[in-house]
Amino acid sequence: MQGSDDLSDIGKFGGNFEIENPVPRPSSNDVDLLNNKLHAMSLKSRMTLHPGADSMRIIQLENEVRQLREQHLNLKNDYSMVEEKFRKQEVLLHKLTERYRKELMERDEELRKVHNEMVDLKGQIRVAVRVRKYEDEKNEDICVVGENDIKFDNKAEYHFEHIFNARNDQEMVFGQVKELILSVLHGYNVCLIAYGPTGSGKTFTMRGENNENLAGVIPRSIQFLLEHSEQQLAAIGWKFNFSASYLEVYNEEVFDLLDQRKKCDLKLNGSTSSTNVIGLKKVQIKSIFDTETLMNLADSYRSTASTGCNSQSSRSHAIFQIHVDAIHSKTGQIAKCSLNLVDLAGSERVKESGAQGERFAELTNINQSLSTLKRCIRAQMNNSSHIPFRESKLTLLLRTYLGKGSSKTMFIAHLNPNDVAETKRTLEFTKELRSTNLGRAQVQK
Ligand SMILES: Nc1ncnc2c1ncn2[C@@H]1O[C@H](COP(=O)(O)OP(=O)(O)OP(=O)(O)O)[C@@H](O)[C@H]1O
Repeated sequence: MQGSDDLSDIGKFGGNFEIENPVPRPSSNDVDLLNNKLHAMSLKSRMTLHPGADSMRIIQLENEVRQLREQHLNLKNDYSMVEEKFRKQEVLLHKLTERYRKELMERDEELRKVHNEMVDLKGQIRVAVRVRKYEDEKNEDICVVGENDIKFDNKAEYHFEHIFNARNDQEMVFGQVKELILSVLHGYNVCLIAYGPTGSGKTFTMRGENNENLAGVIPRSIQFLLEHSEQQLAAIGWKFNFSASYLEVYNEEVFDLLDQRKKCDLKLNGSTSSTNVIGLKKVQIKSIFDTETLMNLADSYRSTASTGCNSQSSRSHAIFQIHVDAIHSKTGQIAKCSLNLVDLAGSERVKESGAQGERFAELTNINQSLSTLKRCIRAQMNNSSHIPFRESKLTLLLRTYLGKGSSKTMFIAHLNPNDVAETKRTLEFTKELRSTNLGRAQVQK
């Protein structure tokens, strides 16, 4: 039969074999059964060959499993105990942290009150004086510098909150102003103004040099604010954001020193009596290194020129502003205020300076704006109903800090005793400053 796999067909078709009773071919099931049987037999024979070794191994394994189970149970109990202890410690830590935070907040509140009362001086404009080194020692008789008083030409005496003599370095100057600067972290506007004749050291005090020892008030203030906010106030829930802007007033125009000296317009904000500088760039400050970059950038744009009195004289008024935005993470209390560090251009007599052309125009603008500043201060001193803030860009920008109740303001008058006439004029102006009362500053929100 074609296609059949029946083995009986082989003989019929010419094969050599005659198979009378052919063995039936086993099916695949039969093969599997056989294999299993063989495997069982082999196992049995092996068991019969090594009965002791396998039963020992089983007993040993059972013991090991029992021990592991006990260890597992013990570890589980230990873990529960440690977890319970950890939870209790965590609750205790939380309670202690809260108590510590509360104490810190109460202490901070008290310190703020004492500190602000101390630096408030009943709202008067504070005045400190920094005296440059004498080049001509004979002049020392004209201007005698004591601890808080200056005696001039053996006639007039002037009294100040603080006098920095020629031996006092940058660190000492900052040490005296930092208490006032701290108020900005408590929500007050603060303004520090360097005033004085050309070459008397205003830029040296405010900006200083790119050297740790000679760094001025601007870089030191930023470092102080960053460190104090992180080390003292973050622990009690305050979060701060600092940004900076830097502008100059040159020939009655305002320029952005952080934005390629872009010209900016001013807009008066009637409701808050403040002045907005339209489009002024604000740069976030996260570390002291950001400041150094900013200062160098601004230096490259600031208007300076060589004059008869100073080879690197600032021909503009520069205002560096640090804007502070603070929020308390628990109470939601907010504070929005600013620190203003002002480096005025130096006063100089046109006749003595010999200025001509461009220098003459600059000097005329500088002297006019400084004269408006003096008139505003005098008007405040006399409680006048009209203060001529609008008469110069400088006073428009500073009106918030020269106006009543909105800022803690300090002047650092600079003296160059080698210039007797200018020293006398500066000392006379400081007398007026000292008798000007701006009223107690208010916290800004
Ligand atoms: N206390 C000081 N110690 C060392 N150097 C000083 C001191 N004060 C000023 N100088 C140096 O005197 C020079 C003139 O100072 P600075 O430019 O600060 O004067 P200024 O008052 O800003 O002048 P201007 O109004 O013309 O810009 C600079 O070279 C400065 O480094």
